[in-house]
Amino acid sequence: MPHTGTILIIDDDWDVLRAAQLLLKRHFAKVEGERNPQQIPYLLNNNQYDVILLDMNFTRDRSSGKEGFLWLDRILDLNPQAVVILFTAYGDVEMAVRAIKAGAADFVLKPWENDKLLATVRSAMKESVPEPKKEEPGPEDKKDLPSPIIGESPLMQALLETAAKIAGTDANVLILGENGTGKDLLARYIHQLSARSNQPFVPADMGAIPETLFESELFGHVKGAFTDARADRKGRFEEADKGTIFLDEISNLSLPAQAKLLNVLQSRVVVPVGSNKQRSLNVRLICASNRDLEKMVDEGSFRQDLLYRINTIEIQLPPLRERREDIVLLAQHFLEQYRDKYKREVRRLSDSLVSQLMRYPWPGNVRELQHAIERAVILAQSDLLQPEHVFKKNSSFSKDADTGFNLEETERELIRKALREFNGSITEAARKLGLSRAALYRRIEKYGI
Ligand SMILES: Nc1ncnc2c1ncn2[C@@H]1O[C@H](COP(=O)(O)OP(=O)(O)OP(=O)(O)O)[C@@H](O)[C@H]1O
Repeated sequence: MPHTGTILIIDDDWDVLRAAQLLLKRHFAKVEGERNPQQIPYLLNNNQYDVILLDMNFTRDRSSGKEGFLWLDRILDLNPQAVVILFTAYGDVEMAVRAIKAGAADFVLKPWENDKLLATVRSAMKESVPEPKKEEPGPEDKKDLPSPIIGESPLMQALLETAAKIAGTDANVLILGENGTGKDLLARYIHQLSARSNQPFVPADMGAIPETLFESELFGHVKGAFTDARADRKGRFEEADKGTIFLDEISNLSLPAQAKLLNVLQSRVVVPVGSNKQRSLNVRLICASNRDLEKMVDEGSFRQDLLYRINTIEIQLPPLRERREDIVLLAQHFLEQYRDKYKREVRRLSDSLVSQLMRYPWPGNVRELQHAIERAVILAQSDLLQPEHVFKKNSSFSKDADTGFNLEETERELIRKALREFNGSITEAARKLGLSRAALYRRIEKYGI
């Protein structure tokens, strides 16, 4: 009989997460693991889980279970029907009972017995929605959902924390960063974490809208307003009513368009082209730019008052070359994504590929890496991804090119970090780094770690 049931496990202990995933994957259709509880709102907004397994004690707060309670509350706020099983340390039964009163379905003591964990999940699963609904969305319907934001570098972790903090406020957000750094993804993430997440997220690329259509695209028009206006049409601001509007490449707006936008943001009303009726606005504004807007203000090509209006919160997305710790993680993430999409056997990045990925400066940032791995997965014949799959033979990047980065130092640091993170476990550290155990041992010896 095919397995059914979708499970999410949230535990910041890598070993616990892996062990639970391994066990449950053998019995249920889909088992996802997440170490960072901050991702809970995002995950819940984008997925349906029959059962959620939640750790009570995250690192920051080892023993009181306070953080666990907070996250339990948060989950039940987001989905009052959620079926949550708590993981709690042996001896914490009282706390677990308290958690059940607070809305958890059940609890499991750590370390668990496999049979007990399975039985608890199975019985909770029955309480969850047992009838499969015919009209349930298939995988096709979900394909446009934004992907999770990958990044464990301190820079990205700090940034995601800020994003989570400000998501709930209605403050205007300006996201700055080079092309392909993930500005669009971050804007969607903030929307997903906000109270507006069930309302529309409406992107509008200011670089793609011709000057003549700017007003009608953003603020709408009424029938007959101009030759082609055969019917009333809502603008993007109105489409985003109660939700979020995302103005991408805001630096592309001409000065007259900037003045019109500022006027709308100040008055919080739009007047469709050809109409004299004002429509009031309830939108959260997120803007993005790959250019230095302060500099444009100095040069006179961007209005200072508009900048002040849109940058209540400013988030700078660092280029990939400044968060090298994320490169291999991202590469592995894309490898898995495209391996599933193209049904390939490829599973691992070769040692030499990891070295080259780390050395390359990635001027096109995450998008360039994503496309490179997609192409490589299509090309790969075995389970190992090699440099020649990723880097074109005649590309200007060659093995010996001086990229200005000290590869050995970077590699040594990464290995140290991974070993620290997994308390010296070679198997886990090697997996995280995309290396075989033997390759990791060789490097440990080489660097005298
Ligand atoms: N941290 C990340 N984790 C996973 N995927 C990412 C991450 N950052 C970016 N991506 C992916 O990389 C691609 C480019 O990201 P995105 O479109 O958000 O960048 P952008 O900064 O808006 O680019 P542009 O300035 O060119 O519009 C997308 O497919 C996105 O899903």
